[in-house]
Amino acid sequence: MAAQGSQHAAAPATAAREGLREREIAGEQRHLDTVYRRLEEKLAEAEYVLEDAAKRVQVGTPGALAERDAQVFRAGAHLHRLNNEFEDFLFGRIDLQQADAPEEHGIPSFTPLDAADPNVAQSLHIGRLGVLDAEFGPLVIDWRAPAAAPFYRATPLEPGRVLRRRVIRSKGRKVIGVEDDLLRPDLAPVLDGEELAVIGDGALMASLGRARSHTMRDIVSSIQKEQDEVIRAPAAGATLVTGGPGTGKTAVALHRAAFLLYQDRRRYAGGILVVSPTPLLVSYTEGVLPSLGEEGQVAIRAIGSLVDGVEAGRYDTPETARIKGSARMVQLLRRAARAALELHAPTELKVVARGEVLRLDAARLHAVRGQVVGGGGTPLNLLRPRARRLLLDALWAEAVRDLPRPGDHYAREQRQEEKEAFDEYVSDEAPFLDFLQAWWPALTPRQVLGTLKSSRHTNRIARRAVTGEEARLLAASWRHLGERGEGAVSAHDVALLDELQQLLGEPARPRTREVDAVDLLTGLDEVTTFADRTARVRERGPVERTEYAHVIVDEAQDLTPMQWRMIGRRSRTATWTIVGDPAQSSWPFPQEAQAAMDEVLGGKPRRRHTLTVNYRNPAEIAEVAAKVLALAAPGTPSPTAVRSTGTLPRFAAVTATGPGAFAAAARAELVRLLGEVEGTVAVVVPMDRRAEAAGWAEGLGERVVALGSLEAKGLEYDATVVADPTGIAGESEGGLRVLYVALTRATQRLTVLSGPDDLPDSRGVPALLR
Ligand SMILES: Nc1ncnc2c1ncn2[C@@H]1O[C@H](COP(=O)(O)OP(=O)(O)OP(=O)(O)O)[C@@H](O)[C@H]1O
Repeated sequence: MAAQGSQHAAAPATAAREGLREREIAGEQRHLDTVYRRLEEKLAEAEYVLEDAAKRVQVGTPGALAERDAQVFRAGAHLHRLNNEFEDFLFGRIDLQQADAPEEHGIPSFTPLDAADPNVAQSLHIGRLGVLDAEFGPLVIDWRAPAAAPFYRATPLEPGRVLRRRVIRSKGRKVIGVEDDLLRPDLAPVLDGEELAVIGDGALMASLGRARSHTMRDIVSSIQKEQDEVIRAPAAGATLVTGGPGTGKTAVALHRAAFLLYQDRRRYAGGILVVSPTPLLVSYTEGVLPSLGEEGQVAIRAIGSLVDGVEAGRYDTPETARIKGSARMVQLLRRAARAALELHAPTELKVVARGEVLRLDAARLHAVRGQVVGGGGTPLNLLRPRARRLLLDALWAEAVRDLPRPGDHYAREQRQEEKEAFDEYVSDEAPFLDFLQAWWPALTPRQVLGTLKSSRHTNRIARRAVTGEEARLLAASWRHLGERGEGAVSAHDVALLDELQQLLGEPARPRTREVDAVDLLTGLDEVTTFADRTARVRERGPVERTEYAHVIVDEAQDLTPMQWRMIGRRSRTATWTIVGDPAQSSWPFPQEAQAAMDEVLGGKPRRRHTLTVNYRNPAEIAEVAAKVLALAAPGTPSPTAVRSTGTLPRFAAVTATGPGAFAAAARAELVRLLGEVEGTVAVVVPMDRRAEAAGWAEGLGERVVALGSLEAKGLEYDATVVADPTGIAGESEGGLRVLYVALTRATQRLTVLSGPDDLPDSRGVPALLR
């Protein structure tokens, strides 16, 4: 009876709440309608302007007419995006208390919170873009505007002026729900004398529980305070953000790009580079910025696609990767570039001039080559004009070897004139031109890399830069390259190609007078021949070297020193946002990478942030991952999981050995998980088992993917199967940290599938996770 009575008493309260919810939704619907009406008005206005302008083409300057066209175009694009792309264009509202409302005064009746209430100074609606009404009052405030910051920053402990924060959910033009947080519970609102519960479950939990697809969603309606502080941090210097898996580092980095564009569009338009570790992460994240209304101004590039015209398509073994990533490669490449010049160089120069045969032998040529390079530092391809001039000098010295030195001023002038005539004659002679071409060829980075495929050659030039064994490993990784270095390269090779580009330089652009790079310093330059200029046109390849105004590095813990140098070359005047998690690093020498980063950042002021809450993994999964974290990076705190699902990770062991042993178990697990979750499922394996795993996933549809451990970086799935954890942990020096990455990809379900090598106990829990 008591239970019945309480149910009975609860009914009117529930009904009242439902009534209130509907009323609030209707209120928000009215506002959204107003917003769309206003947008349509703007569009109509713009169209009118266009028609009008078309009718009276003589009126107005061409510039003004173009501006009108642009206005129409912008308004049209705006409405199109609102209708088609922004599912919840208007997503938030804050109700702010009067700035001077006395604390103890309280608010007598603010139900519902209402702009007409004298205590509510302002109700602000927040959306993906700003919209003004006819009087220039804000109908919607852009989420990036300073006025929107309290939406993200206010907490019950520090509410500021915010009384209530509301998340509005809509589909197309229809409001479908509102979820409120009351920031001042002490001012508990009342409805007809009844206490009003907070409406909804909270937008954050709703979005975290949602099934995942293969593209990342923006988090604009539920950015948390510590994340907002990063997004809105000042642009100057470098903003360094660390945080464990799932703390929103990637999401925050992308929202920061949108924020910077909003804040200073002129400075950042076209000039923000986001560097991502893998092409998979690029395609996973590239939809986020368009959903924030930003398209085209931000370049999101995988680290292996940073050099134009080159796309990394191979993986290096961990041992080779750690050599290629090391700063020691700079020395090796410098020598490789010099050696490539000499590789097929002729050893004698012979020309006929002034009626005699003039020769430069190998020793003389060697000396001239040393003279050309001088103190080093100048890119080799730019030294060709200097090589020509010094060769001509050497030939002239041969030509006048037996003549007495000119005694007086007149004789010296005459000798000088003869020399000029000699230079002009010789430098247009085919034997000389052919020799120069062969002796100082314009090299491409690919060509130089190609020379290193010979382990004898690599070993010969390596000296102390790398050991004999390292030289052998390097050469083996390039064995497949063609004579001119053509063929597939790895992401680590791309950084080496970029370094070589720096060492070689661009062959100079053709022009009437070509400047000697060294002589620039002395104020001298010289005239080139036609043959030389046309040769340069042929040699030049397509090269991009863009500078960016802001560089955002995602998963920065994985960058090698050589990759830092590559990014540094694109960001000499840039400001930085660098996000990463040392505990997830697959690079084995963090100090070396830190030093490389320090060199790139120079003296720029740095501000540091730490993100502490894991929004991806439920507590049950985070707990298993924390066991590996304790081994991988002892002492590193685990981020706090924000939710729990009540479902523990599953452990299963495969006892059979040999090829195919995992197949049945893995496939069965994938099928089971597909039935349990609505979204994506991934199986993560050691890198050398990728082909095998692709077979397990075959035919299971688009929701399933098979990934090597390094490919899983930054991605997330509703459910994951981590197969052969010991295999992942043992595949490289940073293997435990890679396993930590693999274990932290799931938003709902995790299965660990162990083999006999993982030493599973009777419950199937592998030794590493006990
Ligand atoms: N404030 C938020 N509101 C809603 N979802 C969030 C929020 N912050 C993060 N998330 C979600 O949590 C997940 C993890 O975010 P993200 O991938 O940016 O984390 P990360 O720190 O880069 O992780 P990792 O280090 O593992 O790559 C994503 O699905 C993201 O959308």
